[in-house]
Amino acid sequence: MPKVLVSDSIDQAGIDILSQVAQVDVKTGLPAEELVKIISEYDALMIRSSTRVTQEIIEAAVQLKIIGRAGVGVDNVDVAAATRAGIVVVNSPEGNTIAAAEHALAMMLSISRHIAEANQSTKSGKWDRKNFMGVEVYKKTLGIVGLGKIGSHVAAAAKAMGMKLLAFDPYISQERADQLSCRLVDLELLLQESDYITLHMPKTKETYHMIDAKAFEMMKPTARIINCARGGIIDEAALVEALKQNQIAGAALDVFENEPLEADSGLRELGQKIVLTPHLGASTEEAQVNVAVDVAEQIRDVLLGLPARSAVNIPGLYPDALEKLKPYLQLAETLGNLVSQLAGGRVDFLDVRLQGELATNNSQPVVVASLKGLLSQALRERVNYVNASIEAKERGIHVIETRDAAANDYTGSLHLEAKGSLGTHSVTGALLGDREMRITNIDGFPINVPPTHHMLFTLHRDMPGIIGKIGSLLGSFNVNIASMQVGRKIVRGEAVMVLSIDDPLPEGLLNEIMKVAGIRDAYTVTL
Ligand SMILES: NC(=O)C1=CN([C@@H]2O[C@H](COP(=O)(O)OP(=O)(O)OC[C@H]3O[C@@H](n4cnc5c(N)ncnc54)[C@H](O)[C@@H]3O)[C@@H](O)[C@H]2O)C=CC1
Ligand SMILES: O=C(O)CCC(=O)C(=O)O
Repeated sequence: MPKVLVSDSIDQAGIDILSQVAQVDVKTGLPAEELVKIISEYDALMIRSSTRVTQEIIEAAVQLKIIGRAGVGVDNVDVAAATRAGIVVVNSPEGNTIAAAEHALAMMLSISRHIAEANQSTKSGKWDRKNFMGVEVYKKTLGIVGLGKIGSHVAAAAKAMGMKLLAFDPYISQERADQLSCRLVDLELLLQESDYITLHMPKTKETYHMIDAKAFEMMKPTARIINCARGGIIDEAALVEALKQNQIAGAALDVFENEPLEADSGLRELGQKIVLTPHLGASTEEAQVNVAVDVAEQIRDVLLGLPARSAVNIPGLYPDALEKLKPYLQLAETLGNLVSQLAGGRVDFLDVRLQGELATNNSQPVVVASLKGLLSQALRERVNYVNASIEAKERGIHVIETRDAAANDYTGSLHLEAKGSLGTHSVTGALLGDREMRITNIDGFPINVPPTHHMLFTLHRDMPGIIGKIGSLLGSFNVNIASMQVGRKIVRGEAVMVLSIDDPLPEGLLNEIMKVAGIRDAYTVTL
């Protein structure tokens, strides 16, 4: 039975799903050194935001197939290292959208009406009605940075509260902004005109310290900023200064550059000007069930050999799409493996031509499968759907993808051409009756053979007697021929012979075949 480690607190609904297919160990709060020690036993790791999955942990995780992040942000996972190691990383892109959006709105209202401080004061026995004068959000301008899932929900709710909306998101269309009644502006204008600024983008190289001292200088002295996205997007030292100098009026933060927030952080010293919560954006009962179920289902599926629907490092495929594509994935892997053996040496270019129905469907996984097949000779079981593209890139293989929907010899067919250190070879394959694989062309010669475990290909002059000679030679080495086919373009020109053989060629036999008069080349292939 596979083993799953759950290293952050996850809703029981997720544990129940995992327990159907795996032994589940829940060990929260493990120090990194401890996690490095035990991770080699596990097939899957399920986390929230507390566990940092570093390169060191990934290198120790020799059995790991999947890391499931029960939430959106995967910045606590070294996704590049996981990809290189062939580990799928999945998340729950929508499970906590509403929770995070509602938390941002709650923070906005809280900082406007001093809810947190007033609560503390009242509970301490006071009845202070003078010190907590607030401001309304009605008719104020809200600047939303990052108009994705959470930003959009914030926009809809803020509009209902009578706010005017500005948005900055370099990757969103004008049409989408219009739908959400947001005026799409540049960041500078948003910072200058907003009464409230709420951040809803990922933490990336581009967004790190995007809100720095210069940004605070541009804001109104009455502006309030809310960060329920990621720590590090705001330069915390600059924020402390901006609040101390009354450059802005307030801030509400759920996320911090270092979590847990340091006990002596200057952010804790700003009284009513700031509201702090300990990364609670996703902490609702509903969201925690959503993300736990979403991610546990994906871990279960991957452990059962099925694809994950929200993988962040491989193209996701829904089961119905996969059902249709699966035979093509097998075909692509087989053809990739075949063309790499024909090419014999280093491959520099792989031309992947998707034809017929393959050209119109979501066939990116077919390209990945071709690369997996191509690299399987060099990397064996180390190459998989997760790392095939990155391994190809790191080996300097240029992949050229072309699509020809008009090609109509078969419903769908795949043509691979590999150019490498020893020349160029091509193979084409298709499916017969939707499932049975056929090799339909080798190096431009039309054939029609099913791929088999052991095969022999020859390029020869089309002349009488040559087939008999090869047959006798194989017979004299006790190699049984299961099937044989010849493909040629013109009579007595060049031809290819494709033989399916029951056993691998014995040592030395390929050299003997090469000596037969009329044989130009010969290749033995194991698929
Ligand atoms: N506090 C919490 O507990 C939670 C925090 N989050 C965080 O909220 C953030 C947003 O999540 P979603 O809305 O689900 O993601 P999303 O992917 O739907 O939206 C992110 C948006 O940010 C935009 N964006 C990317 N780079 C940008 C840039 N340089 N400037 C402006 N916009 C940029 C993207 O175009 C996209 O529209 C993520 O960082 C996520 O990790 C999510 C859930 C809970
Ligand atoms: O797991 C959590 O509570 C944090 C959620 C979060 O930050 C996210 O989903 O990006």
